[in-house]
Amino acid sequence: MRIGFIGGGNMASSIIGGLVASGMSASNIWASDPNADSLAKLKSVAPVNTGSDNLALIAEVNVLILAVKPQIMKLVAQDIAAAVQTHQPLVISIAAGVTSGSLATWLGGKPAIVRCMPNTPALVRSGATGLYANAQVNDAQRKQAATILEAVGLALWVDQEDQLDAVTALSGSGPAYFFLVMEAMQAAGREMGLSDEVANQLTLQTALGAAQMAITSDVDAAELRRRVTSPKGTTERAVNILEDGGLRQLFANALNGARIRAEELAIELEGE
Ligand SMILES: NC(=O)C1=CN([C@@H]2O[C@H](COP(=O)(O)OP(=O)(O)OC[C@H]3O[C@@H](n4cnc5c(N)ncnc54)[C@H](OP(=O)(O)O)[C@@H]3O)[C@@H](O)[C@H]2O)C=CC1
Ligand SMILES: O=C(O)[C@@H]1CCC=N1
Repeated sequence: MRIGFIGGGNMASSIIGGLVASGMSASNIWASDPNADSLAKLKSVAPVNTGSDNLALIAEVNVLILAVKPQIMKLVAQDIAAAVQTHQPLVISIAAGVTSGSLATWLGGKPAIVRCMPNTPALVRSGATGLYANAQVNDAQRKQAATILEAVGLALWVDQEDQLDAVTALSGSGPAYFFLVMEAMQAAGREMGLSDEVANQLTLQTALGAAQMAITSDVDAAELRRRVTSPKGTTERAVNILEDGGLRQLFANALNGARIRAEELAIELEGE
């Protein structure tokens, strides 16, 4: 596979880092971006081919990953439309809220599009991605898309495209929720008198340990939580405070807000 990224920012950098760590040669990866700083940062992740000419990149690749912000996707897609129609790469879009229908209209012709929603832990090959294929995508192309995203973590297909908005809310944005919880726990540790280093390291190791345990255990998260919670003990006091503060509802509201924002983006971008 020869993979090209249009847009070489945070998410492209995460996926490229993971792909190279999985054994893919950097010489088979291209990235195009007008921002010299982004390209320099990308080069520090892996010695991929870089440039600022999106059309030149399309001539080199058979898989094209669109990794620009949703708000400029229409402009970018219309600029590359003729080249995509000529070279017929598999197009993979990672943009939040850009439907495969909008993208197909902007690209013209009948492009094979996999729309997916990855997340930044792809960088350390612990990403989580939801994928959806339009009707033009053939079996070999589905395998290509899955191979790329599986190289950087978990990749799951969804049957209906609108489920990607829920995927965006859950796992696309999800790392930020865990980082926020880490920040809050680190701050609380410091307020209780721990040094920065001790508060930070204990928080991170606890997050890692809890995630690894939850992934490898044959019981669910609720049971693992109960096993930490001794009757009348310290965890019970803390968990009760979190429950009384409405943590579950807060998460439900937050994820729903993110999902609604993804839907709004689709409507805003279709209307442009
Ligand atoms: N960040 C995340 O956690 C996730 C992001 N996504 C999606 O990934 C996409 C990219 O997000 P992210 O990486 O965070 O954004 P970034 O802003 O970090 O990266 C986008 C890059 O595209 C560049 N760019 C702008 N115009 C063009 C152009 N015409 N041709 C090529 N490149 C261009 C930007 O340059 P400049 O800075 O100069 O504008 C920037 O370097 C978004 O659509 C987002 O929805 C999906 C999952 C997770
Ligand atoms: O915040 C965003 O819109 C993007 C999509 C998912 C993660 N970052």
